[in-house]
Amino acid sequence: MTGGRVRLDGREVLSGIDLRVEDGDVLALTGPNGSGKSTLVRALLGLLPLSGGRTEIYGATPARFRDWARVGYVPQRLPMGGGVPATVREVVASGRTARQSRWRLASAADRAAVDRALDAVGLADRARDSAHLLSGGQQQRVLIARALAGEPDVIVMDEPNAGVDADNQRALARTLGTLAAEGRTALLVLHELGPLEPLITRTVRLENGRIAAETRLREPAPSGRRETLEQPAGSAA
Ligand SMILES: Nc1ncnc2c1ncn2[C@@H]1O[C@H](COP(=O)(O)OP(=O)(O)OP(=O)(O)O)[C@@H](O)[C@H]1O
Repeated sequence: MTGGRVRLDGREVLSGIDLRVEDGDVLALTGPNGSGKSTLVRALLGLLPLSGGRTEIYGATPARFRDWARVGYVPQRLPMGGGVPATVREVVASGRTARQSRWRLASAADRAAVDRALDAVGLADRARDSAHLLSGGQQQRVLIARALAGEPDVIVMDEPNAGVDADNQRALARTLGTLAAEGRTALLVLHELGPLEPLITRTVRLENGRIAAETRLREPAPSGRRETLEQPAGSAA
């Protein structure tokens, strides 16, 4: 994002935002309540329009970006619930749809990715339960698993540890550690770094809708995987 600016209800909520998330970064967006963290994440993903400046995802504006399978987003609050009750497994499996060709049945690779995602958040034993009957913290883990199931290159999480107990915070840290070691990228809104601290490569602190501080804590993990990410679409055999 370059010179990013967002107005909501006539009020400037973000202004002058210059932020580049590098491949392999595990970037923590911090700052007080109301400083604009969720707004920034949503604007970076094109879920909110900019009133000024410019933002791109892998080189395309959000409106032109097509490769959404590369991006996993875990929102702060649940859009889940209502409608037809779905099992935990069904919700997590819906995270594969951007990777599946239309009308194709789930493959063994799809099922394995869903199993890995359920394991990663410690919900393998709840796979057949109705998602809407789980606690808020468990539903948050279902949404994290849904994003992981798509095996995205970048995962974006808005306060993934809110309402999640210490054991599950450590489990998330292990999962993110694996993703980071593979050279994947993470953008996390965090109130405190907690058990994720050893993984964080950069912190960016927002105050009153502006970047107040940026700190590089460590370099991203070296990875051969990142080179494959740069291949133009369709170049793979
Ligand atoms: N739809 C909206 N219309 C008007 N103002 C909004 C809207 N959504 C958010 N805001 C305001 O924008 C500011 C930034 O909100 P945002 O939710 O991005 O902050 P945050 O840093 O994520 O806060 P928190 O840590 O509490 O989630 C707040 O002052 C908020 O009241």
